[in-house]
Amino acid sequence: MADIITPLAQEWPTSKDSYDLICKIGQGAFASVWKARTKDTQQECAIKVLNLDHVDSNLQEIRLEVQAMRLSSHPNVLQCHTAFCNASDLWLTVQLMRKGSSLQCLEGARKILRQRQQNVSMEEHILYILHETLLGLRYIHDNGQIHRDIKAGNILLDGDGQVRIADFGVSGWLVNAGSQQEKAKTFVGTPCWMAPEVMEQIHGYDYKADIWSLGITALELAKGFAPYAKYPPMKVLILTIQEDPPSLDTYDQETGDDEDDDQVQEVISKSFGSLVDLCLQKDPSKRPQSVELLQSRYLNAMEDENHRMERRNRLVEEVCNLVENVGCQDDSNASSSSRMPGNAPVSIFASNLENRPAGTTWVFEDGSQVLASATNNATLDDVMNDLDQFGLQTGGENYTRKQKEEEEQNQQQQQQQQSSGGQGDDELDDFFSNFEQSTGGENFRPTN
Ligand SMILES: Nc1ncnc2c1ncn2[C@@H]1O[C@H](COP(=O)(O)OP(=O)(O)OP(=O)(O)O)[C@@H](O)[C@H]1O
Repeated sequence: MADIITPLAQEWPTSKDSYDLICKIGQGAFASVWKARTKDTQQECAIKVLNLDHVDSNLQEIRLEVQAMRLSSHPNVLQCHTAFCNASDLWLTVQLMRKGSSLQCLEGARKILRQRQQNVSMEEHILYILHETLLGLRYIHDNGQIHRDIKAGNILLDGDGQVRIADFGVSGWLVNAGSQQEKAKTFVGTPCWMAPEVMEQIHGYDYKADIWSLGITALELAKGFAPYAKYPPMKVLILTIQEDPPSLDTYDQETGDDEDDDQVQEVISKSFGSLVDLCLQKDPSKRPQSVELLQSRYLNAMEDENHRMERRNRLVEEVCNLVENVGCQDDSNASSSSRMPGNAPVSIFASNLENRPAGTTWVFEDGSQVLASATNNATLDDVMNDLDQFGLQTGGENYTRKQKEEEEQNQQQQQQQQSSGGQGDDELDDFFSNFEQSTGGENFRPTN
């Protein structure tokens, strides 16, 4: 067992035996999250357990980053208390956010309000959450960093309405996992929130990628799931790169039906749609910076401290107080059957499938497949059928039938472009072909 950081003034233990793990409160693709308490001082915290097989940074790099995370201090960025290794796992001790993720909390409140037959718009609450997230993002960007994994699952709420961005730094340890490790070559990431320039990997990307992800997160909070969440990851990549940016309208087009059961039916203002559109511009240079968004007409009212506090209190009363604290609910995440982290790899088991938000990443027990979840309540069979269907439809090429038709039309344009020296589609083809190879186990069906 190795301590990987030097303790600072506030001591947090760096051995697993010093913590009581109370219950499991979350499961990501590469980690499980536990509500915990220190044995000696009874201080509550959350512990994120990452399997080191999925970590592509050496411990020295992680040590430095964790130290930076501990030193970084902003009211809207989750504080990391300490980190240490336990067998093949990396344990990160972080602040416990009692209402869990913003998505989880809003969806919980919506469910309760529906049961009470109350129709309350969540728009103002979402705006407050976005405002606080932008304050955290401004801090991260001002320090020359990119978060890389902004999504509602990583925006956490506390019972007093505090909003904090989680996983700052962590995604960077996982992001290159495919490049060195044979078993991790199926890594895909979380495509629904990824900016087109991150997917294309042609010209690189910068902090504006987080602004795109924030726009997707705004839609996710408003509608209950990210746009394209119901599609397999390769289709999400193609749609994000080739189509106009997603918007509130995308949801109606996806379902072809305004009365989709999974979809939140709330009136959302045009201004909200405009804010989303600002973030979801395909050209990153046109996207505003976090500071510009904070000054936008729609959000700048919260620059006034009194107004901001008023919004925060309303979030507490109308949302946070409705839902139970994490670890108290009678859900299967918190069940006693949740396996305590030990030496075995952390991975997603069939029993965890229904608890993953739509559009997030799946890792199967053999480590061989990663794909986006189809719906909030997908079963293992649903997910596997989805994968099979996708394979059948695409025949290894990753194009759907509709896109095949579009492709035929595009081919004509391409021929014209090629005769005039155009290179754009060739680059895209190269990208897809590289992507298929690097995601071998998932979308790439070798022909021989
Ligand atoms: N500090 C915390 N306090 C309370 N709940 C937390 C905390 N950290 C994580 N969670 C809960 O655990 C869930 C899973 O977190 P985790 O960061 O492992 O995965 P993720 O980011 O949602 O998914 P992915 O692995 O696909 O990126 C979160 O969505 C949230 O509900």
